[in-house]
This record gives sequence, C-alpha cells and structure tokens, in this order.
Amino acid sequence: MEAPLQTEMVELVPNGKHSEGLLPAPTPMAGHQRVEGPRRSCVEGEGFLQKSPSKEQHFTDFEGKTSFGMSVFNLSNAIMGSGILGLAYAMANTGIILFLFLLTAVALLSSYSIHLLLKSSGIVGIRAYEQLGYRAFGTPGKLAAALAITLQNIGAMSSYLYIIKSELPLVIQTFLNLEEQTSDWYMNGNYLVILVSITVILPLALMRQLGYLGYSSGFSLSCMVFFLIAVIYKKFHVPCPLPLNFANITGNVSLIEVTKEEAQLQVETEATALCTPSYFTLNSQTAYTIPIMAFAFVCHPEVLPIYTELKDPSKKKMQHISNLSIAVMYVMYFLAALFGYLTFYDGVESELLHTYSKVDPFDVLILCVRVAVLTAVTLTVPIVLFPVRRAIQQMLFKNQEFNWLRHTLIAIGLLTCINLLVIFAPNILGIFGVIGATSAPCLIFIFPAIFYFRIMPTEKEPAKSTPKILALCFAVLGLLLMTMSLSFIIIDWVSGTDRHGGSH
Ligand SMILES: NC(=O)C[C@H](N)C(=O)O
Repeated sequence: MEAPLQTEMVELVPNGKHSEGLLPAPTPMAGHQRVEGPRRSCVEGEGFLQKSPSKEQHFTDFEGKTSFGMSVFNLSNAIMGSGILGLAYAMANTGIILFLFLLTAVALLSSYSIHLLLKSSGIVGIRAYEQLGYRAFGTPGKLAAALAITLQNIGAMSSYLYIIKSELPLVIQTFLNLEEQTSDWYMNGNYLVILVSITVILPLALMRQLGYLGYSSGFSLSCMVFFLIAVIYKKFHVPCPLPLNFANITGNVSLIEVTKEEAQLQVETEATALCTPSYFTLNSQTAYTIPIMAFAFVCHPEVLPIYTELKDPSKKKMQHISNLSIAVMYVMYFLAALFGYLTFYDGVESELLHTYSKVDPFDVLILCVRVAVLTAVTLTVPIVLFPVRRAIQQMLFKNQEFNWLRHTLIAIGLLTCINLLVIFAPNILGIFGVIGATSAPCLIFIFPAIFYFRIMPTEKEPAKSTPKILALCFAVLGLLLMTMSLSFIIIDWVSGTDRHGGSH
C-alpha cells in the first residue's frame, strides 16, 4: 500500500481499524506539497486541526483568503446548475406536498453529509475528498472517490455545455429577429459551445484558486435569481391551458356528437382538470424525483476545496456556509419548481426552459431568461471543473508541486473532452442519467458515511455509538436509493418509456 500524503497529515488519529502500514508516524514535512494550490506544507493541517495559539502557526505559506460571503457564493454556485430546470417536472410527478417533503429531506440529508465530511476531515487533517477515501480504505477508497467526483462533475459540465449548445443559437436567432435558423456559423450550436469554452470558461478555469471565482459565482447566482423572478412572473401571464392544448381539447370534444352546451361544459371540465394542481401524485416518472433532487443538491466535491481556501477556517464556520447555501438553494429550488409547475401543470417538460418555447419562442422575457440561465451555467463550469482537476492530480501526479503547465493542460484536456462529448455524442448524455443515479448517491450518502465510519477512531466513537450507527443507516439509505433509481431507469429503458432524457 502506498504511503498516504504526508503533507496533509499532521495529527494522525488511528481509527483502530486499518492504521497499520497506512498511518506511519507523522513526520514534519519538507519537500512534499499538496498537489493543488500554492505551496503549503504540513502547516495547513496544523492550523486546521488545532486551535493554533498564533495566527502565524495557523497557516504559514498558505493562508486561506476567501471570505465567508464569497465562500457562500461559490458553494451556492456549485449547488445551482442544470438541476433547477428539472425540478418543475419532478413536482408534476410527485404533487406539491410530496415534492416539498422530498426536497426538504434531500436538503437536510445533504447538509448532514457535509457534516460527516467535515468531521472526518477534522479527524485526519485532510481537506480533500479523495484523501478521506484513502485514509478510510487505502488506494481503492481514493480511486473510488476520485472516479465518482470525475464522473459526476463531467456529467454536470456536459449538461451545462449542452444547454449552451441548444439554447444559444435560439437566443441569437431571436436577437437577430430571424424567422428561421440560417446556416451561418454563429447559428451553429457546436461552434458556439467551442467559442464560449475558449473565451469564457477556459480563462476562469485557469484560476489557481477557487476563491477568485467568488465574483463570477455571485453574478451567476444573480442570473438565477432573475430566472426565478421570471418564472414567478410568467405564472401569472401564461394562460392555462395553453392555446395549443385548448385547441386539442375542443378538437376532441367536437369529434363526439354532443349538443353545444354539453360540448362547452366538457371543454371547461377538461380545461379545469388540466389546470388544477395536484398535491400528491404517484406515477411511473415519480421514481426520477430523488435522482433529480440528489443531482440538484450535489456540491460535495466542492465543499472541501472551498474549506481549504476559507479565511480563518473552522468546522463550524464551514458548516454554516454549507447550511446557508443549501437553505438559499432550497428556497430557490422550491419556488422555481412550484411556479414552473403552476404555469404548465402536467404539461411541464423535463427541461423547464423548453416548455416556455411552446408559449412563444420569441418572447423577450423568455429570451432574457435564456440568456440568464446560459450565463449562470457557463459561470458554474469552472467551479465544477476545479475538483475534477484536483482528483486527476491526486490520482496521477500526487506529491508533486504546483505546476502551471500541468494545471493549464488538465483544464484544456478536460474542456476538450467535454466539448467533444457534447458535439459528437449528445445522445450519450442519457448515460449520465445512469451516472447521476450512481455517483450522486455515492458522493452524498455512501462515501461520507462509510469514510466517517472508518476514519472516526473507535476510542472516540465506538462502532455502536449513535453517530456511527446513524452514519451506517445513511450509507444504507444511499445504497437503497441508488438501487432504486438504477432499477427504475433500466425498467424505463427496457419498456422504452424514457421521457426523462438529458442528464439531470
Ligand atoms: N454540481 C453538480 O454536480 C450538479 C449541480 N448540483 C446541478 O444542479 O447542476
């Protein structure tokens, strides 16, 4: 078994399970640096673990500089992504009450899982998800965590770039007031994705620290707030049923031989039925709700990198940041889902923005909303890319000093792969439904729980102590959810009723 990263171990508390050979006596470090970020040696863990008597001892050559507010922006931006566009659809398949219940549960569980991650990292003095995996299960643990982070975040980034590919040409078409799409290059989604990747995403992705992205994250969030306001506004301005649906109803009724009054009554009853909210629904699509919500709340790969860069870090402060971000996103998610649902009811599609196109594809407000969502997801890509680069560095170049060339090449390599995926294999994005159903439960439920169980020393918390039993139940819950989502997706595929598509 390889030696753990000495650089990140300062106070090693054996967990009493597998420490032999894995946890050599801590030695003060020289030479080895963390793979990511500026030069930092053992001091990071020191400051992190102990209440240091002086600030100098807290962090010497690397001191987190990101403020509380900027960290909230970054974490909220990591949470918020394409997931929000699928929530109205989820509500249409659960009803308002069941949706609220599930959303609350996923938000609370998400926060609890961050608590487990922070507690585990506090024990070992490591603020890297992969290194927690390593400490808990050696190399397989580290690889499993790095793989889940890579798959989850590449899936998320592909879904963001896919939104750019499909929505940006429409935005340009509307701006140019063109009735139909032309064959010009600026109407071609593929070229536009490459252009946005090079001009906006790459420069931001090259930032050495996440903290620098605080401003772009703040801007991205304000775009999403605008999206939310527009969704609420539209609820009161889009007729229900939509003229198209209304024509269908009247068409159906006129086929049947009835008197004029009866026909009128029937049309009205059907229209009312189409436009009445449901509070509790169960159907074949309900099974997708948890994976959609789990995907929407994933931010776990970003939590520890954000913690690393936090000014005057403490577990409590980071938990506050996480709780605040989750709470704000919870409210935004609920409102977006509720008003999106109350606008189209059962007619809402798995991607909310598409549904608005049915009303009027050239509506100015919807055009602005598109631009806002495009901006928001574009600015989220660099945040989500950060942990993937870190995972790759941890897997392939561990113990090596920061190197600009490597840093840049990994970012370019990742962006190129995602661009190629989105351009040449958009259908493959359906595969990310499966990945989302596997990696999201792993990152939120299973890994934090089992890592915690292994890392927390038995002298501190025996295996039968309440926190450990809770953690185990949490892992079992994650396993159940994973099995459930996977089996429903497979059943859907086999029976050919996959309405969900996309990657959220
Ligand atoms: N960061 C992620 O993995 C996904 C994000 N929570 C989203 O909703 O798009």
